[in-house]
Amino acid sequence: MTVLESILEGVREDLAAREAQLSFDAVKEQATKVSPPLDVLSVLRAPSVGVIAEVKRRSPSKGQLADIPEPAELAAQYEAGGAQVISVLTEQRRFGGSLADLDAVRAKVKIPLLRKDFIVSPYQVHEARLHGADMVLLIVAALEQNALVALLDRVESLGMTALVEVHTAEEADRALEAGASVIGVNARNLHTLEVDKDVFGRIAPGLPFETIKIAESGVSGPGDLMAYAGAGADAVLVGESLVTSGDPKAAVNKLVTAGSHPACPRPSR
Ligand SMILES: O=P(O)(O)OC[C@@H](O)[C@@H](O)c1c[nH]c2ccccc12
Repeated sequence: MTVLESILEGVREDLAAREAQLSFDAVKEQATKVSPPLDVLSVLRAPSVGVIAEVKRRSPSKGQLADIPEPAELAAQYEAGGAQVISVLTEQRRFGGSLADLDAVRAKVKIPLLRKDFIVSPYQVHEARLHGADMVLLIVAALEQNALVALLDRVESLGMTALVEVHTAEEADRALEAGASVIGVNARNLHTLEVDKDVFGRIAPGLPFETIKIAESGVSGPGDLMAYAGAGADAVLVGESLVTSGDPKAAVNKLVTAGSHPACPRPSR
């Protein structure tokens, strides 16, 4: 079993437990009552290279990264540092996140939120909306094509944006085929957990001009952001280097400053 498969197994078990507590119909109904999703696409289309800053306690590859007793405080630092979007990992077993983290962050910040999880069911999409997410991660490697298409349509039907994650050119084709308008290229292979920062530069040039391109993982500072920008990134998604920085506001701000510097290459949309 690959790492991804074993994560998905746990995700399905936890999902079944939540479904036993609150029915699909109830989640759907309650989600219609929260304030409407924010327009993530226009935020990501801004002329500078954006930063999606992640609330991440631990990971299967690195173990414990940071305790983060107050995820809302961390998110407020990210927002103050100029992040365009905040990513909240809600997967519990491997990443130490929760929907309570998403609630706390939503109550604190005004910028768009990404629910970062292993989404395998429409239930989780409505649940994301109920807990204030504007954007949802869909991982191509975790989904059959028909499930990917159905989940993407559902995300969009709720007015949210899907970040469709790929790791290979074949997965990128599947993402485009499914109709993704935002594609994230993850430098980390979710089957082996190995990071290869060159993956973005190999895949991004093959994506359509109008596709919003996000470089995920392995950003340790402005140099990495500039390199990803040079390869066509509209934004970078950063976790570890921010949560371990000791000063998340300053760490985000360094990236944001690099991303808005006139010398920073950016797609000419
Ligand atoms: O901590 P990093 O190397 O900055 O990476 C952040 C983010 O890309 C990573 O957390 C991530 C990318 N795709 C995922 C899918 C599931 C869980 C986590 C992820």
